[in-house]
Amino acid sequence: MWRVVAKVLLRTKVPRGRACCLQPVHKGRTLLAGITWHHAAQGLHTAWPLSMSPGIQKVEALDAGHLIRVEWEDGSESRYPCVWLRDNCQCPHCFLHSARARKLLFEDLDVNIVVKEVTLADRKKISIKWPDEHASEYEAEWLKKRCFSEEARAEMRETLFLPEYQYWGSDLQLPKMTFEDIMYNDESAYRWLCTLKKVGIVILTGAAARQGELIKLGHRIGFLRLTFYGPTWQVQDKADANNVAYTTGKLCFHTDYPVLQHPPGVQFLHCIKQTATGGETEVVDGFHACNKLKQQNPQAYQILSSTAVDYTDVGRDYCDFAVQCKQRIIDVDSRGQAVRINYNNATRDTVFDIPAEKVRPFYAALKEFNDLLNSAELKFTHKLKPGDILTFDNWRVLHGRQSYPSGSEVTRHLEGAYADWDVVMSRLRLLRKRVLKTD
Ligand SMILES: C[N+](C)(C)CCCC(=O)O
Ligand SMILES: O=C(O)CCC(=O)C(=O)O
Ligand SMILES: [Fe+2]
Ligand SMILES: [Zn+2]
Repeated sequence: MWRVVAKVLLRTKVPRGRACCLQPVHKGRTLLAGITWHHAAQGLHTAWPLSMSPGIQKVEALDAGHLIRVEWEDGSESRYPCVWLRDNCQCPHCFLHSARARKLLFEDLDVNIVVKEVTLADRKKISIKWPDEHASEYEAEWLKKRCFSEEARAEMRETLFLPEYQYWGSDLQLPKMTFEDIMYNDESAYRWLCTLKKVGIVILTGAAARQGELIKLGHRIGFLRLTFYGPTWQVQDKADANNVAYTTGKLCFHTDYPVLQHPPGVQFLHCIKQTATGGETEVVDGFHACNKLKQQNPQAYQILSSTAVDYTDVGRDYCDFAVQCKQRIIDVDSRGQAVRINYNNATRDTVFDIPAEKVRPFYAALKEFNDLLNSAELKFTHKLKPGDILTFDNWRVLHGRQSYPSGSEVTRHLEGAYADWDVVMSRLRLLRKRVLKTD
């Protein structure tokens, strides 16, 4: 049902003179062969669409007034700790609605609070009287979304963060969309960002073969991430290059900028000029490779996910810089799942702050990982054409480039830029709200 709504809405969003970028929704979907982007929106769809959220059948206090139990019309139930309810009182005294933020000070919260009285109004909201006579009201729909059950929390997590990955190898069907579509069509832009999050890579085609397109892309999402290499940066063979990327040499698989404490989450590479021979782009799904490494060689995985590697970058570009950082090559979450790869062999420091006896095992582990990245089963090769913009998850996807002949002329030119995942995910959520007309 929402697809129809989105289609109607999107026609109202396209500026005049851009009618050519309108494509039927089903056509757009086939562009991403095998990529079920709309699944990313599934977390929004509960059994109860917002307008039909179930009413409340019964409400009662349990656990000596420390807990509220809500029974829904469909027979299910939710339990809300009273300390959380008091903390989240939505009255203007406790909550600043213009900022959608809590005004209540933690100092003023009694963490042992119990309810004095709870009542149900019209099946649509509950009212609570607290021991100090403060009164709070909570709407059914608001409560339902914040249910503490495992399933409800998993659904909210899914909606907010789209944590599901689609892993790939050399069989990748590189998701492709046109630059114009994602620039002027909200549904396309939403689809682009969902796929970027889920698959980790999308190629945008049909941009102009000149500098400046990434600035426009930055405006589309919000803003770009400035680094020492400038707001955008030019990848081409340069005299006295301040980075190995600015030569004609081969770049082995790397993530950009592990020397920064918070490496850029998303990278854009816009091909402006492409050399006739060489210069092919290689990409690999780093999280997929990590899963394989963990299976294949748990000890190597353990070493790479625990050893702090020194990185260094010293030079001058946007301004002068002397950056140093320690990063684990594989950053993992509490469950041991890789969440960020920090690996650039070029900027790995000669200084290596670990005991001598740990050095050789570290190199052996890194060799295993590097071999996996380069395995025919995992790596995907693609030669960019002028007008292509490769957009990818720089925390997940490692990229490289084949060497190309050097000469007196510039035969190859890419413009690059970074964005932070916070900014990209923020735009994704806003587009979703607009496209699907949901909250
Ligand atoms: C492409 N460039 C020069 C902006 C950054 C390269 C990545 C790095 O040095 O980690
Ligand atoms: O030249 C390329 O294709 C990639 C360059 C690169 O990896 C970089 O600029 O960080
Ligand atoms: Fe790079
Ligand atoms: Zn209040």
